Amino acid sequence: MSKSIYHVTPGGQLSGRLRVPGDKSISHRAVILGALAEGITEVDGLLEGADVLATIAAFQAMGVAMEGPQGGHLRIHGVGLQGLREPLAPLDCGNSGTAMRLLAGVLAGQSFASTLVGDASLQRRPMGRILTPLTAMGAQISAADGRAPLSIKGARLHGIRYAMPIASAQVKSAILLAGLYAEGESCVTEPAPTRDHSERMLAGFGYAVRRQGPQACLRGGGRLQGQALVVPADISSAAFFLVGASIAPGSDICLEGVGINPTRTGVIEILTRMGARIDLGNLREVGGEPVADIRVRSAPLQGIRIPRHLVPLAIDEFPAIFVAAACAAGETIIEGAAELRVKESDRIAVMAAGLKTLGVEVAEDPEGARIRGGSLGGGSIVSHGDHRVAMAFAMAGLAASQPIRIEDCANVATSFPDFPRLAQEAGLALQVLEA
Ligand SMILES: O=C(O)C1=C[C@@H](OP(=O)(O)O)[C@@H](O)[C@H](O)C1
Ligand SMILES: C=C(OP(=O)(O)O)C(=O)O
Repeated sequence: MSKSIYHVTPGGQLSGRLRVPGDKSISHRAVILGALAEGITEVDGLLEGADVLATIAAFQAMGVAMEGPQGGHLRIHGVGLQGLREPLAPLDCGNSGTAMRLLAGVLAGQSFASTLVGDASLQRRPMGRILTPLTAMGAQISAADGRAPLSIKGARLHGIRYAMPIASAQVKSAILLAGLYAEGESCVTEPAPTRDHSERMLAGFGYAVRRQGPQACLRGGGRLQGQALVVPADISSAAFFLVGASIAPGSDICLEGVGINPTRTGVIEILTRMGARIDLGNLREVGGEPVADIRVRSAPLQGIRIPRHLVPLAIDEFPAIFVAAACAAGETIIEGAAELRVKESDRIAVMAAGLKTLGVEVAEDPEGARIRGGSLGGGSIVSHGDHRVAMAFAMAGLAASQPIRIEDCANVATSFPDFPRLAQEAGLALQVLEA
């Protein structure tokens, strides 16, 4: 893959109406449940990012026919829960933690063996968190040092009651997907609310999920019925524009059809507490998920202590939130966010280093950071191949006094392939250079 570089000329403002691409979490789940359902599933608004394409390719390699994706449309010929075929080669999850952890849940219940591989970043990420519950359900999975590649020997699974030690929607989803194949009931309890797209979509495919407070349960042996579903725009992609418009004076932008599932709106709450001017309009429901048009106008931001309960509800938005904090008056304190260290990069270390390059005072903590807002200079940022780090620093250019150069941006295509074009159209002076 070529290593693209972003060059952002300082200044400018964001304006206009735009639609960011489909939600990545919901797109993965649509592909997975569509493949395992009986009959046809038609998906519209699908994210055609590399992460979701990896999930699509994995199911195609297991004999699921699909037409598309094209223009956000994918037609899936579901094979039913028992219809997958043994793949002839390892399944490549690329850069995607969601693909690997959710696929592991599905593969744990198959009658064949399989291997999941990923890129250098994914091979560093912890997989013990899914190995423990899936093994307890009866699967045999080997992984050196709890990391990919994962060799999975599918088995007859039995239900489990599992209290997750960390708040992770990927772990919860892996258990629920394995639970489709398990004898008896599988129940997962989460220590704090995490995104609930799996539970919602399973219900949409006609599968009974019992939800009681922090617990979600299902019984194996049911059936999924193919659906037509529409994927809302991804609030995690919208977040870069929420921050960019907030920090660039004179901005006024409307993001259309964004998913505002309450398990995902932490970024709106955090930015609003910082003083951002964010208005939700045209509230409606799309594909079992609440959706709104979001208008953002620039506003002076103040530093805050981010409440811990909002961390899992904004987990992927922290790179953008670091940039908002760097532009806010006073100090922003992030706590209880150790999970940021095991994403595509160590997002605490990488954001702290990048902000320091721009002249911002940042103190790293093991589970967070303290950021003293001030003026942003320019400089050369190392993104460590992390898509969200790259996009966050691109938006920082709106408030910087000097150009910002961001290395290694090709992975933006994992979640937001159209980011450079949409950002340019909205007013960001971004150039993409090929290394
Ligand atoms: O379930 C999902 O789709 C996701 C869950 C989150 O990960 P964790 O479950 O590791 O918190 C998030 O960071 C990731 O981008 C997508
Ligand atoms: C953490 C992320 O994704 P994943 O875990 O699927 O790699 C992300 O998109 O920010």
